[in-house]
Amino acid sequence: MFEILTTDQMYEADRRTIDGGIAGDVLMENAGRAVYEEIVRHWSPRSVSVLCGPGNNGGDGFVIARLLREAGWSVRLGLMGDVAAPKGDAADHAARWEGASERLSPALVVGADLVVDCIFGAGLARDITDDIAVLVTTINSSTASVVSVDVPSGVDGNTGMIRGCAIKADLTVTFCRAKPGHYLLPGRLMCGELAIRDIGISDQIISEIRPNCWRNDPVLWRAGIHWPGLDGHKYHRGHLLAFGGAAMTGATRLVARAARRSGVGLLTVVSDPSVLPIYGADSPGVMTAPIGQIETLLNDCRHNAFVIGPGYGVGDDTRSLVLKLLHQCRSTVLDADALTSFADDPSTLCFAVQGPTVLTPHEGEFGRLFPDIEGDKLTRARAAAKRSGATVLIKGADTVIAAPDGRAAISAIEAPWLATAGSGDVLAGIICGLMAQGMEMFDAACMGVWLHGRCGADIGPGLIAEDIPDHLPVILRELWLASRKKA
Ligand SMILES: NC(=O)C1=CN([C@@H]2O[C@H](COP(=O)(O)OP(=O)(O)OC[C@H]3O[C@@H](n4cnc5c(N)ncnc54)[C@H](O)[C@@H]3O)[C@@H](O)[C@H]2O)[C@@H](O)CC1
Ligand SMILES: [K+]
Repeated sequence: MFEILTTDQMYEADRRTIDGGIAGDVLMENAGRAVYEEIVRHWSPRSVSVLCGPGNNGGDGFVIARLLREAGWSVRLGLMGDVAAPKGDAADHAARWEGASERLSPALVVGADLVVDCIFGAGLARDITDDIAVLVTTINSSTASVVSVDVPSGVDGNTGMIRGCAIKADLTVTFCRAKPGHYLLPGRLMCGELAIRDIGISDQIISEIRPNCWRNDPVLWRAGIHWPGLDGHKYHRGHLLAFGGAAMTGATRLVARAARRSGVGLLTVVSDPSVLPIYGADSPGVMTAPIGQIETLLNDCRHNAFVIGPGYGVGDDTRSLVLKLLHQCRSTVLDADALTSFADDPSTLCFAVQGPTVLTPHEGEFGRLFPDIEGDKLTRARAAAKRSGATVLIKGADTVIAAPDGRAAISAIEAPWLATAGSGDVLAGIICGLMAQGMEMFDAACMGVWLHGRCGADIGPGLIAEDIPDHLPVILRELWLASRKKA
């Protein structure tokens, strides 16, 4: 259930299921029944208005209205266009509706305790305007609870973008698998609670259409975790070099603590000699080395992972050092100033990426590096990963991680507490720590985002970045115990 399907993939899954012998009107009945079950699970009987659009999303509405009416609810049904408008499966279910049909209008919202939004689903093809826009505004300003079927009308299922305006739902019931727009902002903000319901499409069909986007969940990457064995040696767990800035030393201290908490064997902070004592005094387990020894450090292959950027400073020196590190083809995480240092010349950075590399920009940094890449976050992360050859992670409440081969994951953890200074530095440290332990770059980026999110959700209000690394053992233990149970 962690796959995320585009609307085209969903149509394809429907088509294959219908070809396999389940009729389209049965799928629609299943879809409508799933929404009905969610409604009666959430609300006791009350006055409900079911608002039906001209396509199959509206068809689902006829099923929902019928089932609610049979269960004794007081149901009004509004239809866009005339009663002869529904086609195909929707027409079949419209014919089974024995109640009255009204013209779709704001009058249907007056007096309703619950509104069921079946206006547009996957077929939203253009912006919502005119009368329907007025209806959307009326719904959003009413006190009625709102259930959206498949997606809140006005939300683009593929991108999460709002087309003109969109309904703000309390509950969205979608079918088979989630769509990108359920997790990408601003769509996610319109969905309310998300229920993903089976309507009879088999897992086999989903695997045949080869989805390459997932909700970021341990199922995706847990097999790639390198837990230490009984005979584990610290050098089996990597030796990470964290490059510390001369002015903002807090950033790399957070990076270092996070990387060490992620399980890395050894960690050395490399910096200007003037600030080495600051890094050294921070924690007794941290080693330090002056930047003047860089060649010697790089000649030692045991130094298998590098993280640079947080608090490092923007400029030519940073750029040269990043290029030198990338030339080693070892695991590398580039964040913050390491990215911004290439704002004038991003192609040099892309060209230099050879080994396993993760770029962790926030939106501003992404825009500086890839100013010509436009679209929703998923599309942009994928395009940047393809261009650079790196795994690209665009941070935010809807963090997207994309690999150069097109695989992508979207974070669905709700942890607004992570929006605080230093939180991104911690994330870079965790990801690099996992890569130093041998994890593949896309897996490490996904796992890092998940660990970071879980820490944020667990710690909650009052979180400061310093809390996150020290909470990692709690979450890692959960994963570790789960891995032992499986074995
Ligand atoms: N067999 C299937 O394909 C199934 C489909 N299901 C439902 O069918 C939905 C998709 O159905 P459709 O492809 O018919 O698409 P929709 O029902 O989402 O909408 C398509 C219709 O809306 C019109 N339209 C699009 N944007 C508009 C706008 N901004 N203003 C005015 N009119 C606009 C289109 O011209 C078309 O008539 C899914 O979201 C889901 O709810 C479910 O019943 C499960 C089975
Ligand atoms: K809808």
